[in-house]
Amino acid sequence: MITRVKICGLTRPEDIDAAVSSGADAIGLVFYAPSPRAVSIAQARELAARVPAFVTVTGLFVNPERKWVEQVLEAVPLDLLQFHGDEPAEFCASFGRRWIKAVRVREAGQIEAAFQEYRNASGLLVDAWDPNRYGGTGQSFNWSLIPAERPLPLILAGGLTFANVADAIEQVRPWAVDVSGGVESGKGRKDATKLTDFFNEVRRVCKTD
Ligand SMILES: O=C(O)c1ccccc1NCC(=O)[C@H](O)[C@H](O)COP(=O)(O)O
Repeated sequence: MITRVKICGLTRPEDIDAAVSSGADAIGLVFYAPSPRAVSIAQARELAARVPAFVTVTGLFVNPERKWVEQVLEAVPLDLLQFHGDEPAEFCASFGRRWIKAVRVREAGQIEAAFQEYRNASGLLVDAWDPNRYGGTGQSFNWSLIPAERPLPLILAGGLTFANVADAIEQVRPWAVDVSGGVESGKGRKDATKLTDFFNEVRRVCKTD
């Protein structure tokens, strides 16, 4: 089985090029000001313009004002919205775009409940819970909390690196993996060697399936 790969938190044109040439299926731009990986609308336009056909440009938001999402959508050609806070399903669905919802996993039963609540999403992203941060924590979580029954495509995030992504794919069998800190040399600065190592691991484990 093929596992798709989303690289999140890109801020530099050269990192878009490196992610795309490594084989990224999707890239993520962070529209959440407190994040060290946040981009401005002007930056996002420049970054999105480098992304070729068949690579999904994802815009990530955390509990945004409706106006902010609309402003971004007017200016940046996003293919997919990613809501990473506590947004209700009706809000996520109200922009007329495809969207995914992130769940920060803390306890048993949470993912099953989210599959129900966000059933109209294009996927559910499961990430680590942290008391102080909404995402991009570099932490993994207890993958055994992920149910085998999945009504939506499951995207696994949280603390993935070249060293654990093969185990993650073998254990969880996600539709896609999402990585940010594990392919960085500094916040928002992706590292071409780490990207290559990460993709090599994904390909290696997918080939043996
Ligand atoms: O990346 C951020 O700074 C961020 C901030 C607030 C909410 C979400 C954020 N990132 C979301 C992502 O999609 C990350 O790829 C995901 O959380 C995994 O991050 P990491 O553990 O660093 O791989």
